[in-house]
Amino acid sequence: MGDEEHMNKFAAAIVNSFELYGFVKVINHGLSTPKIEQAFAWSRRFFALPLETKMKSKHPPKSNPHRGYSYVGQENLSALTRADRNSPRLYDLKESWDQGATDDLENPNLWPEYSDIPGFQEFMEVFFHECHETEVALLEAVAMGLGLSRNHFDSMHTDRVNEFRLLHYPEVEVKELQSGINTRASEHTDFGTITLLFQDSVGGLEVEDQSQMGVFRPVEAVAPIMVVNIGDCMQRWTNNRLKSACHRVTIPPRCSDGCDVIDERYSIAFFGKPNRNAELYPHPLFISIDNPSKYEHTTAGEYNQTRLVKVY
Ligand SMILES: O=C(O)CCC(=O)C(=O)O
Ligand SMILES: [Fe+2]
Repeated sequence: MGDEEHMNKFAAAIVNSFELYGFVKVINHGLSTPKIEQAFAWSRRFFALPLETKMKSKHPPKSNPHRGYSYVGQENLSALTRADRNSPRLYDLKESWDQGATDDLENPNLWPEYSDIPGFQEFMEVFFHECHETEVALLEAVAMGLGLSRNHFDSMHTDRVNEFRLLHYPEVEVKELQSGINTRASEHTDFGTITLLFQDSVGGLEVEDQSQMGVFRPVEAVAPIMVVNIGDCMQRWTNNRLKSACHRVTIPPRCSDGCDVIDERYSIAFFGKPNRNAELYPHPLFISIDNPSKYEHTTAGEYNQTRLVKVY
């Protein structure tokens, strides 16, 4: 099969998977297995630091800049869906580290002190760039699969507004997650274009079935397999042809019948995001008399801010 034919098949397959399942599992994505293992090792080292050391690069109490260390319970993801449903808050038992591009002067990174974790910043800066390259390559496939020109999304992703997140879910008793008060990550959609996610072998990630809304299905894919899901901006550009699937992290399937304690869990998410000035209005290809635009004009920067202020 020629390169072009191969690429067309891949493009059609991933768009089909996004439509059916709301996410896709990707292998041979260009990020090497040793690199991903190193990223998990850095994550373990970072979260193993004493709390007071992590708190030296603490995420501000409000949403901006969305950078640095968030302690367990600081972020309220459940505000995204629960506020609309008048339900009480669900607490996410997770801690996280957020990072953006080094040259993003609007949102400077909050690095730990070098002597606390030497080499962390250097590794993370390089890995951020590598994930961005992978994101752009995947967006070319998504564009082709949708019938747009291959480089359609390129110019909207030049500023690398992406966010990179290390996540750690401490060991927890199953009954805590059954309490209705706590979870690992409340159901939510991601705000950006696409998200690249790596998870360890503990499991617990679930995505809403696109043909049975309200039904969540486990996504069993252990790194180096990459899970990719659609974000809200892509949903808007495609006027809902590709949906930003709701997902959450909860009790892993193998624990539902019997274990008392769920192991700690690590995951790494790279949120690919459009340039802040990118217009999110649906592309004409996805609008017709029978299918008018479901969205108003807004920019990616404004949209991101409306979501972020809810969770911090
Ligand atoms: O930890 C995971 O597997 C998912 C995390 C997630 O969905 C998020 O941070 O947006
Ligand atoms: Fe997410």
